[in-house]
Amino acid sequence: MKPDWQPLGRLTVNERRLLRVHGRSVVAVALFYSAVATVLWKLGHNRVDGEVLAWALVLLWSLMVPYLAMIERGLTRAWQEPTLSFPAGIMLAAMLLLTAVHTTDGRLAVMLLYFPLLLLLSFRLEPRALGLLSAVVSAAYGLALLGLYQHRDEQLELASALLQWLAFVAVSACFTITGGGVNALRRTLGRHNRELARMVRQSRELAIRDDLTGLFNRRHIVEVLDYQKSLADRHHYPFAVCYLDMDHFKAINDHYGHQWGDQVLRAFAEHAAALLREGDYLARLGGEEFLMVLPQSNEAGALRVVERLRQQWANAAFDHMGGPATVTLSAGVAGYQPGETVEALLARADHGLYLAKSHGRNQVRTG
Ligand SMILES: Nc1nc2c(ncn2[C@@H]2O[C@H](COP(=O)(O)OP(=O)(O)OP(=O)(O)O)[C@@H](O)[C@H]2O)c(=O)[nH]1
Repeated sequence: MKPDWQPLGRLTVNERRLLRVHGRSVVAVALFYSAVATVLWKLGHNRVDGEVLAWALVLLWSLMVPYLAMIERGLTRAWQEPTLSFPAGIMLAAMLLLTAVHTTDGRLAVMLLYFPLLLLLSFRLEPRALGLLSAVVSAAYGLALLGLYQHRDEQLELASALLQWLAFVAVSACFTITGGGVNALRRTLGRHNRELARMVRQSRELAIRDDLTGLFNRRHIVEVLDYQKSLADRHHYPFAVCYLDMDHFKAINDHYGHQWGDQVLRAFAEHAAALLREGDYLARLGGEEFLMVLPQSNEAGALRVVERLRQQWANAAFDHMGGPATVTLSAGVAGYQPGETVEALLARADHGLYLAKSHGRNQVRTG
């Protein structure tokens, strides 16, 4: 198993993917509108001049293409509303109105396209912005119908115009209220999911850490080892392990007290963590025993790193903390040999530690 935050991907939404889906949906509405407008014009229901319609479509797509490109490349991600839903909504609604005003039959059918657009935008727009968009479009549609009625260039009765407008406003209000609710629910769920992800991360962090030193614990380092072995077997790259053990820690504990011993263990954790490379792992197995995993290191490289750590630790002074002048450590290093089991690798490192201890301590040996 890969030792990372696998389950969190399912708790947190992929904002970039959502942004793309939204952008493509807006463009799909634009495409649908273009098709409807062209068909109405071909059938002769749309009284708009062919040239005007062509220019309107050119204008629409000269905005839609860069819009889609920006969304796909994530260029708007840092913006306050990265989907640009409000201007996109105004733009598409204006196109629908233009077509509807110039349509003899099926005006309401054209304006019906506005509702899926509204529902789509409700996923991104705050209820206030959604309400504003609906109010602007409803007012514009009302004015357009009034204009048509006053010009009397078609048989539009006042009652029928009023009814059309009221139907539009009523459906629009329903969609706006429902959409606002959906939006609020989406935001609440998003907030809860982020909180849940934070808590899972926090409890996982607690589960893989050693209380005293904050280093990884035994369980996690075993996961790391299994993962490193699988990577090494697949990609043929080296890694090494190292057992580290404080020398004569019992005597130190007995002499200076258990609490002082704890302080030394914490100091060692800080000391070693500062020396290790970013990808290296260090765990406290228990007591005064530690295990290090060094990815991308062969045995010789690991020996150098651990020898440097041993020397620096042996030179660290403790008398100012009311302890002995120095505390030394012994270490056993083993580089992974392709195909061997994790147990065999650890046994070799353990043997190295045994050799270091039995040859006088304060030294690093290979197994
Ligand atoms: N302060 C402190 N001491 C611990 C902790 N866990 C284990 N120890 C002590 O570490 C000591 C380990 O002693 P031993 O295993 O005999 O090893 P050692 O005295 O270091 O001797 P060598 O390893 O042979 O050099 C014991 O006295 C344990 O009580 C801990 O969390 N804090």
